[in-house]
Amino acid sequence: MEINNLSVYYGDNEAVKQVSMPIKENKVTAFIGPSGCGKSTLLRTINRMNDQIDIARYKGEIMYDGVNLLDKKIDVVSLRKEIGMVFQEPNPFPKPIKTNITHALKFYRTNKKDMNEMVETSLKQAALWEEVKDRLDSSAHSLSGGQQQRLCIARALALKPQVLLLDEPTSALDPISSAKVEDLIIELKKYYTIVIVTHNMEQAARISDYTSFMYNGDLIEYGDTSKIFTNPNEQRTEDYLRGKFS
Ligand SMILES: Nc1ncnc2c1ncn2[C@@H]1O[C@H](COP(=O)(O)OP(=O)(O)OP(=O)(O)O)[C@@H](O)[C@H]1O
Repeated sequence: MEINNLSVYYGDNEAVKQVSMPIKENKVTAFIGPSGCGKSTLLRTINRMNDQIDIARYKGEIMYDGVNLLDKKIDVVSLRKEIGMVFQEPNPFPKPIKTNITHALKFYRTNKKDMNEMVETSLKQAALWEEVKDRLDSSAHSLSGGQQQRLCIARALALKPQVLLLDEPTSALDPISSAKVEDLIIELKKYYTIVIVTHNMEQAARISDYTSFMYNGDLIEYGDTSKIFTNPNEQRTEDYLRGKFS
């Protein structure tokens, strides 16, 4: 995926300013930067979540498999199947664990046998199967926060996406649950391209291959995570990583 000269506006506010960067296949790319710098806006633009906001508009392009995802003719429902998203707060449906997976599949599949298989496969991929296999009919809300977040990841994986967008997926979780989700992300990148917004610098350093540092809507620096964290090109990146501002 290539983001080319992308600007995103909310009314007159240019929240993302002419950003260009690649999103590399089967790698984890982290968006970091202080609050309000445009990380979530950039992430949400990739699967057109910002279409739901009346005052949001875009300029530039996001090329994916030769198609501009910002083209008005794109079917956003199909796009979101290809490019799934998981949010900060775990948000499973108030339904049984199993239904959380099958609900989305109903829109795309007809075969019920396949559905049971997909429930198991998705929950296994999300490293949740062993914990829930005997209680698939229990409410998703009976799960812990960390389990709920892994269920949301399983729900997104059930649609067989190619790309997974994660918006601060561990910020509402305790350290043990966060560690499980981090391990899961490292495992999932074998099969998926992952983009994560995180405020947690240690997390970005641990799990991402590439890092984008944003400040005030600008992409200040993009590169290998190891380079960004040890020897960034830009003073602002270094100052941010050293905690000189937040
Ligand atoms: N729905 C919206 N309507 C209007 N302005 C918005 C909306 N969402 C975000 N913005 C503005 O866009 C800018 C970037 O916000 P965004 O949420 O993308 O930043 P962020 O880096 O993800 O912040 P945080 O780390 O606090 O989540 C901010 O000035 C914010 O006020």
